[in-house]
Amino acid sequence: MARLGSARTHRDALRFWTRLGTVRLDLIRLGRIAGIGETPQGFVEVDCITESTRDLANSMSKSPQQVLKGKDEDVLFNIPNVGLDATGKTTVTQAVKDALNGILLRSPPACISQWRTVFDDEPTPIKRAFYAAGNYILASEIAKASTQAPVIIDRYWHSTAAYAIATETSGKVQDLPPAQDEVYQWPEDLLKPDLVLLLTVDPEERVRRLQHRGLEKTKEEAELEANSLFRQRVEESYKRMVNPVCQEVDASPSKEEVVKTVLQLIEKHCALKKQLLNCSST
Ligand SMILES: Nc1ncnc2c1ncn2[C@@H]1O[C@H](COP(=O)(O)OP(=O)(O)O)[C@@H](O)[C@H]1O
Ligand SMILES: Nc1ccn([C@@H]2O[C@H](COP(=O)(O)OP(=O)(O)O)[C@@H](O)[C@H]2O)c(=O)n1
Repeated sequence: MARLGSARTHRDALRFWTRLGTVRLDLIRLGRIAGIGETPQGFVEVDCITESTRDLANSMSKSPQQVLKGKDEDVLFNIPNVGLDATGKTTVTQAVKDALNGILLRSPPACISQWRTVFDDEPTPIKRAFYAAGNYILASEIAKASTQAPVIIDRYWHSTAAYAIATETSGKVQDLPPAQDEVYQWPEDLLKPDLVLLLTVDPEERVRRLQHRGLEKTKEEAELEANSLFRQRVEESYKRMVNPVCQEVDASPSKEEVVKTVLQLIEKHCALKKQLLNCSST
């Protein structure tokens, strides 16, 4: 098993921090930082985390796509929205959830979000591990929720990976790992989404929305604003993600129009999925 700090090369480090199959080890370390106790089994002693990590521990030896998949694949699906800050992810996620009578989840999941400010101030590798661990906890929440209704998600692994890649590299998009590099591949041990939507707006509109939103900026949001090369690296990393790819959505039009486009994409995706399922069952 890979361990914290075991990466030998820069590329190894990138792979390590973006894939992170070592979630249990990291949860324990993160638990220590957040001042949370450990159980005798070595899991962090917090109800939701303990439950989720136990589920994950049980399922990690099998394929996560089999273990964590919702029951009724005919109609149910999980769809994360990703993109730069203030592109409209939260707005679209909420509206799509309402339109589909679905369940809204977000990364990092609610049960660990109270430690976010603590980890945002930690060195980058620790901060990344927090978000990566959050994705694995979220996976088990998605698996449960997707037996009940469509699940719409505000950020997931693609976000963690895109920010990690952009932080661990410097310079222009040409300096990113090449398009086919495995850092852009979905981690094998994490529940896959059905459809990932990448919301994009031009930089000026994004700044307008950021100002309009008026929330206090995180360090990373400030970096995003100040450093256009960093912004380009994040967005390009999203575009290079594969298996599943991010389906790009122009989020510049009105909220109503963007939501309509997203719903059409979901409908198209579901029709395709049903067709495939029908084909494979005949
Ligand atoms: N399509 C849109 N047109 C105009 N303003 C928008 C649109 N979508 C979102 N906004 C506004 O932009 C700001 C950022 O949106 P938000 O959903 O919080 O973005 P994110 O979750 O991506 O950070 C909010 O003030 C929101 O009302
Ligand atoms: N799955 C996730 C979710 C968030 N993040 C981090 O969290 C930051 C943005 O989170 P946020 O939810 O406050 O952003 P908005 O979508 O509200 O703009 C990003 O800059 C990432 O550093 C992550 O790395 N992985």
